[in-house]
Amino acid sequence: MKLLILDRDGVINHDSDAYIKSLEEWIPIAGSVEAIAQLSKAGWTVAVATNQSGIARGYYSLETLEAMHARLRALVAAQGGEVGHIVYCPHGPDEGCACRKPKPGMLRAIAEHYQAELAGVWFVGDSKGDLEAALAVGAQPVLVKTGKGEKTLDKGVSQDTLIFDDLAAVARALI
Ligand SMILES: O=P(O)(O)OC[C@@H](O)[C@H]1O[C@@H](OP(=O)(O)O)[C@@H](O)[C@@H](O)[C@@H]1O
Ligand SMILES: [Mg+2]
Ligand SMILES: [Zn+2]
Repeated sequence: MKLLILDRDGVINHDSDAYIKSLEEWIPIAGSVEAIAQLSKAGWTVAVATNQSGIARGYYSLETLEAMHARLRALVAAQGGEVGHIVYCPHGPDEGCACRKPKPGMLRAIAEHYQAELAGVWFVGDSKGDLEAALAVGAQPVLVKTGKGEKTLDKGVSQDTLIFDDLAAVARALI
């Protein structure tokens, strides 16, 4: 199967150092909804793996998080596409969970969901932890320059990282 995994904040929607704490703060990056719709219509399964420590920190509720994801699904559906499995880590950095990136637990959960292999699967992120999670399971690290991507790039990334301006550019490369 043609599986593509996306990070959420900084890739699909704008990120904030103050976290994305409400549906109103969840604002798609220009071209990202269209990119997901085009990819899914071209036969790609587009899954999402996102750290959401704001839950553990008490910044927003699971209901609010689910409302953001319902909004994403509705926007993509309105363009004739669909969003696949969304996995999130609600834990804080000190909880030692297996799912928080840079650990690859969410990527493995997505692979399990689809009974798919992760080797070479593109995982598109904006943070170092996204790229490390990909490398940990033999997936292809892909960095976009949106969100924290420019800062991540400035700090240096592994030589096999693919780099794109944004998710729309990733979609153009795959379709
Ligand atoms: O990029 P993804 O994984 O979709 O989501 C990242 C968010 O959960 C938040 O992750 C936080 O990191 P800490 O969880 O506090 O280390 C900060 O980077 C926030 O700016 C960011 O909004
Ligand atoms: Mg991110
Ligand atoms: Zn977790």
